[in-house]
Amino acid sequence: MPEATGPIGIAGAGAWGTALANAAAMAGNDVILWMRSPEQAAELAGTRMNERFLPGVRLLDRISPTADLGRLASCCAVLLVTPAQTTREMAEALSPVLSRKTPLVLCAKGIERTTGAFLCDVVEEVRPGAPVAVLSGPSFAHDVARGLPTAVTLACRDAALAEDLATALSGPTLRVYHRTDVRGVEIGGAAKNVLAIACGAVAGRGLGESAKAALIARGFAELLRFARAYGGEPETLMGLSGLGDLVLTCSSAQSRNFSFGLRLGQGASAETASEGKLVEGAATASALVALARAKGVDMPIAEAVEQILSGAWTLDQAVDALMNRPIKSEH
Ligand SMILES: NC(=O)c1ccc[n+]([C@@H]2O[C@H](COP(=O)([O-])OP(=O)(O)OC[C@H]3O[C@@H](n4cnc5c(N)ncnc54)[C@H](O)[C@@H]3O)[C@@H](O)[C@H]2O)c1
Ligand SMILES: O=P(O)(O)OC[C@H](O)CO
Repeated sequence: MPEATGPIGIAGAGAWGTALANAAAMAGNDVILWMRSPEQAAELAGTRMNERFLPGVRLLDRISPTADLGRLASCCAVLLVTPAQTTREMAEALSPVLSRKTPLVLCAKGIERTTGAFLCDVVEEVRPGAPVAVLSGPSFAHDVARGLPTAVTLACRDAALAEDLATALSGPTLRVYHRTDVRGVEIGGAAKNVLAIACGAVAGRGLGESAKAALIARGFAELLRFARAYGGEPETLMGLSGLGDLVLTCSSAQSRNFSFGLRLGQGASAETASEGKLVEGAATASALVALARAKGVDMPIAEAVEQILSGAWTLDQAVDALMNRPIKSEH
């Protein structure tokens, strides 16, 4: 990395930002953890706990919480860990603070809803020519924060930088693989959230384990088709950031996307099913479906999620639609 001696910066102190701060500290880095609320920063500095977003986890000593964005200027790399739909405003806020050489590592999973832009493209628009990377893969914040073994993928077009960043963030319990296929990695993270909503709905409606397995397999087929159409490499999608994250998110109520779908399946409305939590798949579904349609990619499960969320279909109508499609060859 250009200034390898600086601390790692983390912008966003929600569940994932806090867990990554601990992981980066455990990997031997000093960490500056930025959050927008000065009150929260003071509380984290005093109690060393983030009770609102990651209860029960103690911040390691090498982490300095702050609400001063300017503190990130000294960092050798900054991880952006705020919700996907805030990527543009955060990149714009960080742009005057960071050197053009400082890599920004995107850790959110989604597609910009208002423009249909992939998050890396949003950042490249705001910081043309500055290095951008994506960190994604099967990882619940609580698992990472508790030091449970976890493996993720970091992608950057600059292969050497991808390796340096992966090495800097890897520690005793977090293993970071590296790739250059930025598009494939970001598509895996964004699309699996939409598919996980469908899986949760299947579980909530009591449609059985067989239906859930079918949905994961057919969801993966959609993911692969979409990634191919948008320049992602199939091997990437078969790895941690594609299949790995799809399986995790589709099989655990720890996932907010799965739980949101679960509550939809149990009869909650799209408005109440999030229970105030961040559900990235709900924010990304319409953009994903629009991008798929634009390239003629068949994504019936993602379409069904979008139709349910927009109120056009009930869950039963979605199941009927999926089960009564014309019979076709599997691949
Ligand atoms: N939680 C996980 O297990 C996990 C794992 C991998 C990836 N992710 C991804 O990380 C991203 C963040 O998820 P999270 O779990 O940390 O969410 P979270 O809801 O726990 O935290 C979001 C954080 O962003 C802050 N925030 C919200 N809007 C903001 C804005 N406009 N400007 C600045 N800060 C803002 C909030 O105050 C909060 O600190 C998501 O895209 C998610 O998909 C989460
Ligand atoms: O809680 P979710 O559904 O946002 O999933 C968290 C992570 O993306 C799992 O890898």
